[in-house]
Parts: sequence; structure tokens; C-alpha cells
Amino acid sequence: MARVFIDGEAGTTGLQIRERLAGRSDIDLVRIDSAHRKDPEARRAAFAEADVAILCLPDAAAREAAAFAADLPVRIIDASSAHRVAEGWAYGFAELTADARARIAAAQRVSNPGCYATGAIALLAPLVAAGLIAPEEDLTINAVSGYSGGGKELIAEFKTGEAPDFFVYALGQSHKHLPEIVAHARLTGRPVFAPSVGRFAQGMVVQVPLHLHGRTVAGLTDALRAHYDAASFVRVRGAGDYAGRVVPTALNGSNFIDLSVHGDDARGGVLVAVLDNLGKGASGAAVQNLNLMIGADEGLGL
Ligand SMILES: NC(=O)C1=CN([C@@H]2O[C@H](COP(=O)(O)OP(=O)(O)OC[C@H]3O[C@@H](n4cnc5c(N)ncnc54)[C@H](OP(=O)(O)O)[C@@H]3O)[C@@H](O)[C@H]2O)C=CC1
Ligand SMILES: CC(=O)N[C@@H](CCC(=O)OP(=O)(O)O)C(=O)O
Repeated sequence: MARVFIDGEAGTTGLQIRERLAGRSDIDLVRIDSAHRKDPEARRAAFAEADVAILCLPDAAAREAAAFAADLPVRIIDASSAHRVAEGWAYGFAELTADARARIAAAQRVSNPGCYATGAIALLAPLVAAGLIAPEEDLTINAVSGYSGGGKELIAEFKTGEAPDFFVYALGQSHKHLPEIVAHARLTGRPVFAPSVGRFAQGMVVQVPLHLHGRTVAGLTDALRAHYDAASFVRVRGAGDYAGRVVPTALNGSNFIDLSVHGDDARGGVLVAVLDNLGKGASGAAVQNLNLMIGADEGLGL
């Protein structure tokens, strides 16, 4: 039986992790009274009791939590962006490399990827590794997310009707997912990133438009297929599966991410990832990592 503490269990990501763990006989949830959820003493006691703590907190609180736990045996999965390129933390993307699963399973500290970063890295890393994208290539990433990606505050803005139906944001090129995209896709250049949010609760499309310069849609698709051949939750689709429309909500509620390459060999292409920002982009990935860490079936509860 693994004792698991979800720090921030009342938040968007925390609640979804709790739902995915509900009914598991191999997991015993360590909980603190919600009135004390931000009390450092109560949280420290929970860390001391748990085998694994999942941090579903803003970055500053996640850093504080990691410091509380520094001298405790508890293992940590951090859903925030505080430790995604930090020394000593395994990057929690099980399908990314041949040894990722084993590294996560053995790790004391695991950092869950960001939602946009999951899509971008899933597309770019295998193509860089295969030599089809040069590490220094000029890349752009466009993405749209459901509003739950912005946590409780953004959800409230959409629920009150205060938010517009669609907006593009973070155009100043300091989005918090860029460092992990560069590091884990093994780029030497920095992509230009333009994320956006629409009036739908969850779901996401990440696009990388590419001038093909001799590369082909089939060649890029085959390279992705070869990389994710044995992947549990990453699927490579053909452009024809989409009938001309890619829908961000298509995988809501699941832990899958679907990758595809669209375009025309003579005119240009677009790499596309579809995922649930709260599934493979957050809570689903956290549960997948937890399963690996405690030796459970990787897909249990997903
Ligand atoms: N939403 C998403 O799609 C994704 C989110 N993430 C990341 O996961 C983390 C959590 O995000 P999300 O669930 O969306 O955020 P929310 O704002 O929905 O939830 C955060 C929770 O943390 C609690 N909290 C804040 N400060 C503290 C503290 N000092 N001690 C204990 N609890 C605290 C909040 O309490 P209160 O209830 O009082 O507000 C809230 O319940 C973030 O780092 C986010 O970037 C990662 C991938 C995707
Ligand atoms: C729509 C929206 O606001 N999205 C968030 C990212 C959500 C996410 O992935 O958070 P982490 O970085 O903690 O993983 C943003 O752009 O900051």
C-alpha cells in the first residue's frame, strides 16, 4: 500500500488526480483538513507520513514544499513548473526516451511536464533525435488551451463571463514552458511561442508549422511512428484521420496524446499534437508517473 499526499488537492490539478486515484486499493491518501491546507506544520506532517507527495501548487509553494521534504524519505512528483529543468529531478514524460520509464520509476524527485510543453516536446524531440529537425532550426509553436489550463483564477474569469471567448497571450516570449521545451527537445535555438485560450474548459492543440525544405509529411510521420512504436499513451495518427479539422477537446478525459503531420510536401507542413491539458498535460501524467514509481501497472486509473 502506497501512502500518497496531494498537496493542493483542492485545486484544478489536485482534484483531478484525486478523482483518478479514487477507489484504488493500492493507495492510501494522506489528507489534511482543508482549513489547514496552507499551514506549513500540517503539510510537513503529511509529507512525513507519505511515501509519495504530489505537488499541485503554484511554483513558489512547490519550491517551499520541496524544501520541507528535503530531509524526509518522501518521494515527490511536482506538477508545477518549478523543477522541470532542475538538477536532480527526473522529467516525468515516460514515452520520451527509451530509458525515461526506468528513470521515473527509480527517481526520488519527478517533475511533471507542462501541458503545452508535453505537446511541443512530444513532436520535436523524436524529430531532433532522428536528424529531421536541426537543434538550431528556427521554429514557431502555436497553441490553444482550454481555460482550465489557467487554474482556479482563469476558470473563475470564464465562469463569470468576464473573459473574452478567445485570446492570445504570453507574446513577450517569456512563457514558463519555453525553458523545458528547449531543454527536453534538445534544441539550441529558442522557438517563438504563441499560446491562446478559448471558451472551452479543457483540451489543447499544439502546432509547429514547418517549411519542409525537402522533408516530407510521410517521412516525418514515419519518424514519429518509429519513436512511439511501443508507447503507452502517445499515438501517431495520419492527417486523413482528421477530415480537415483538428479539435482540441477530442481527447478530453483521457491520458492520450495524438500526434500527426499535415501539409503538402511542396508547400509546407504542420506538426500537430492534441491532448487534454488536465490529462496527459497534468493529472493523467502525474498518475502515470506515480504508477511507475510505486510499481503499479502504468495505466492504472487512466
Ligand atoms: N491546470 C492545468 O492545466 C495545469 C496546471 N499545472 C500546474 O499545476 C499546479 C497547480 O495548478 P492548478 O491546479 O491549475 O492551480 P489551481 O489554482 O487550480 O490550484 C492550486 C491549489 O494550490 C493551493 N495553494 C496555493 N498556495 C498554497 C500553499 N502555499 N500551500 C498549500 N496550498 C496552496 C490553492 O489553494 P486555494 O484553494 O486557496 O486557492 C489551490 O487549491 C501549478 O503549478 C500549475 O502551473 C500543470 C499542468 C497543467
Ligand atoms: C491557459 C493557461 O494559462 N495555461 C498556463 C499553463 C498551464 C500549465 O501547463 O501549467 P504548468 O506550467 O504549471 O504546467 C499558462 O500559460 O501559464
